[in-house]
Amino acid sequence: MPQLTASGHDLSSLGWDDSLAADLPGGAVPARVARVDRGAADVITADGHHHAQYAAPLRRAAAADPVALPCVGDWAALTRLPEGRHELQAVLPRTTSLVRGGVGRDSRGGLSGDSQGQVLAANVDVVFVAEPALHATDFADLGRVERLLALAWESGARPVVLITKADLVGEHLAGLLDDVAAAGPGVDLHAVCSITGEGVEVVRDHLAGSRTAVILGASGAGKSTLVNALAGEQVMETQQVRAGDGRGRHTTVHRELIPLAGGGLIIDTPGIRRVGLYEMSQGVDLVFSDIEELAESCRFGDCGHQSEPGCAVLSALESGELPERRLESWRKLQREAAWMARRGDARLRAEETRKWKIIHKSVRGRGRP
Ligand SMILES: Nc1nc2c(ncn2[C@@H]2O[C@H](COP(=O)(O)OP(=O)(O)OP(=O)(O)O)[C@@H](O)[C@H]2O)c(=O)[nH]1
Ligand SMILES: [Zn+2]
Repeated sequence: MPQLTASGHDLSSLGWDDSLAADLPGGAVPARVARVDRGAADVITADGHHHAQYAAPLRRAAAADPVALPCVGDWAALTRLPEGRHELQAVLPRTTSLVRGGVGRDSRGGLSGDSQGQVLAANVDVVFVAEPALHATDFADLGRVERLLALAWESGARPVVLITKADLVGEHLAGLLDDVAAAGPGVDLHAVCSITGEGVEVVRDHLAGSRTAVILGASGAGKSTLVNALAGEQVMETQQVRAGDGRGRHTTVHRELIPLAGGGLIIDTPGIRRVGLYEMSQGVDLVFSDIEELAESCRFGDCGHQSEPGCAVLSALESGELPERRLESWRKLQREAAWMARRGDARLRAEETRKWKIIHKSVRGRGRP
């Protein structure tokens, strides 16, 4: 655990909302989950920090549905046992949850989504998508920003893009910010340099009113360095400056909720190597609202934007208004989201097929002497 500047917190400074009180079982106090580790959690309550095991009802709920497991940012019901130990009885309903799909390999060895979702953080108000201006020798990866923005929108929290390490690109920064802004229409965008402190106060403004933010991004994006800059002290370990390719090495291994002395809370996360989409209702559409808007002007209501006459998307592509990269990225994420949506059905179908195979086999078996 990092050293915290205050040992006790009033509940509202931890992000507590009185409307949650109705879901709190009698005899329990509200506790915010700061970190989860092998079936136990570090929590923060009005009277300080505690380590808590999971009570039997919580373990049963989690066995039935892993999404019921406590995750960082959760509000949970904490009880103190007579012998002094603490237990979490239940997780209170989440106001927002950031969920990623797993990434597995399909039967042909290709990467595919996994229907097991993983809750990365709960009850966050803001999702910071941290993308370095320069990562090794590459400029900011717009595709990664779009992917993380889809997850961020889908969480119900407000997405904000942070271009970190802004000091590394010199006069290219302005052009880079234009490109990133076009990749996230309607999303606040800030350039930050955690070393000089430039832009850090603007980031802090998003946490005013005891809001909770989570920070997502690749390993080496500078997430922990920014968290330390916000905290005004070293609360997270960061990567040592090193020679070589400068790519990340995954210094942060736990997701962790950190209350900031100046107000607000931030969840640092380990670098994301590949993140799959989980079930999307609006996430992808919101990231590509510019294309969705164009599509409304297509001649045909069901235009596939492939070669149809009067396609507004293709003409924007031709005029250069819409970059080809972005159209491809939209198609890719849409395919992935559609695949995730069908995935549940596909599992059911697989069950059905298996059942019929068994029935056929037994029918055939009976027919033989
Ligand atoms: N030039 C420059 N370097 C930075 C800046 N912010 C962070 N760095 C450096 O980038 C490297 C990675 O920073 P971290 O904060 O450890 O990155 P991280 O995203 O937390 O990485 P993981 O914990 O592996 O996910 C460190 O060597 C930092 O010193 C910045 O604004 N400018
Ligand atoms: Zn079209």
